[in-house]
Amino acid sequence: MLLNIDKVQKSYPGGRPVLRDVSLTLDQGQTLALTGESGSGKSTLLNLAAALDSLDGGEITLDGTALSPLDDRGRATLRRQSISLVFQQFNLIPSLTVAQNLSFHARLTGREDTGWTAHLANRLGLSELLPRYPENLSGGQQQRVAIGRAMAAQPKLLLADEPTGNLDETASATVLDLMLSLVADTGAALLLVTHSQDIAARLDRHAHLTGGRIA
Ligand SMILES: Nc1ncnc2c1ncn2[C@@H]1O[C@H](COP(=O)(O)OP(=O)(O)OP(=O)(O)O)[C@@H](O)[C@H]1O
Repeated sequence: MLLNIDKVQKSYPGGRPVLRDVSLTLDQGQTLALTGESGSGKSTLLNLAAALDSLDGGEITLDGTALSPLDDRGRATLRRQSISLVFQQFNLIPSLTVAQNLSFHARLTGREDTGWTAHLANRLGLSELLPRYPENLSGGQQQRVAIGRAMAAQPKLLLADEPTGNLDETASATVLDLMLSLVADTGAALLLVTHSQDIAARLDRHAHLTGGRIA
């Protein structure tokens, strides 16, 4: 099992519990869609799985490492080693070209492989766009760069928060197809937050978050 989310609890200061008792597992190579109403805690759970925030109760284990005993530095190391993220806002670095954005995360993690990055650029239809800057790309193109940047680091776990939320139907379909095929080819696991039942149906499994629990 790659990711084990076990009886996780999370509240924000002064707020009611967001996650009361959430358990989920994800195997290497599996894809899981996480749905739930707005405010149900999907992004909160994704941030916890990304080791970006600390748990109040329960445990999350990633590739055999329990997250709750880790300090900020330990969490950052684990993130660098195993996790990539894709967000609704593409979060590209505006001062870097497409080529530089693509290799940015892999370079940080020490896993830059120029051949793999070039392969990704080709698969994602970005080869002609490498010298451009993000401001000169469409939303769909920007998200393809963000996916390439995530996959260039060869993550074990890809976490995606509404990755097609800012895209029209055509661009969404392209981005989702590319993301699923890259994940399948690399054997990465994917946890994807979405409001779309159609997208959820494309993934191996589907979990629905409601009332702080998985329904
Ligand atoms: N940093 C924070 N501090 C305080 N409260 C927060 C924080 N982040 C989220 N919340 C609250 O926690 C609850 C869950 O938020 P979260 O963003 O996880 O929901 P979501 O299911 O991802 O929502 P959406 O679908 O609208 O993106 C909400 O009530 C939100 O207001």
